[in-house]
Amino acid sequence: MDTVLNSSRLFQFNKIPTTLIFPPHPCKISVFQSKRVVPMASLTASSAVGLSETFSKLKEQGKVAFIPYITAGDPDLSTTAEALKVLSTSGSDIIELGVPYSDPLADGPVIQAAATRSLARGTNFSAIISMLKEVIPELSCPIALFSYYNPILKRGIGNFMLTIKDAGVQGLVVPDVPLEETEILRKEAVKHNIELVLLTTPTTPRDRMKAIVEASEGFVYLVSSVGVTGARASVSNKVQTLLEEIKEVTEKPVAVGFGISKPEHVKQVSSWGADGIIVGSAMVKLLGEAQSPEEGLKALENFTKSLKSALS
Ligand SMILES: O=P(O)(O)OC[C@@H](O)[C@@H](O)c1c[nH]c2ccccc12
Repeated sequence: MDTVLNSSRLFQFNKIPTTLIFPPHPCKISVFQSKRVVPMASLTASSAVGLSETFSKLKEQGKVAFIPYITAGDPDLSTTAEALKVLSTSGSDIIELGVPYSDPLADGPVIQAAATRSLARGTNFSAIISMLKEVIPELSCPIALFSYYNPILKRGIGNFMLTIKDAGVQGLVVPDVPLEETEILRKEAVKHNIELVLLTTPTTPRDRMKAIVEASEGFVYLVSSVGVTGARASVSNKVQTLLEEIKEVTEKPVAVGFGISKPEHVKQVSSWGADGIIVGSAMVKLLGEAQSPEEGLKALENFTKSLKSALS
């Protein structure tokens, strides 16, 4: 499982443009937003702001985006709701929220275990959406939903986009769709004003990287290393070169993820010119291994603050 990104099973990640779908376009206010049953007064300024716009604002201030990832429903959905609030108030700029899936082929042991726990507790897509409808109006940063492709296809792509937009989600990351197959997904994302974030990896050939960068909305997700998600001892120096190569071909913001788990990593990757830093497994581990949800939330808060302060 350690080399998933290199295996034939995950060949999409290398040979075919990996598509991490996060956010598509900067915040054009859609008709769906006007339908949200949320009193305008309770909407914070940022909760309706998209991913690209978030990056533009941070850039004006010379700041790098901090983007934590957590899995929905681990240990339960009410803790996820609290965790989203904690992440938002502790300085997150965008939150990546994972929809648990039974065959998470790009995930390492920590996120796989979180998905398993979540599914075992009966977490399902409708319950995640209901939770998000309640919580998003209270957040000061946008949500990018992370989902494997199968759960999206199962619901119908248009219907899925409509549902997440209506809940207030701004972006989408889909790790297992080859670029060539993202056309419908991108069309529906644009239609519903969802920013679809695509991924490029260290083994993506240059031409393919260019095509991915071109098609990605919200930001470009640079996967720092080959393999599956999970904390690593250090971040490869190659990331610096990869960032330079991407920046030669685009002005879009680039966020780096995979293996980042310490303030030193965060500092190093931002000094290489990343516009955003994504931290997943280390966050998920804190919540999943805590003795109680309260302790998990406290640990999440302290960890977020320590990583965030490494960026300033
Ligand atoms: O867990 P890490 O190594 O910190 O990596 C970020 C990551 O968790 C998040 O973006 C993610 C979770 N599952 C994924 C699958 C593919 C790509 C990215 C992801």
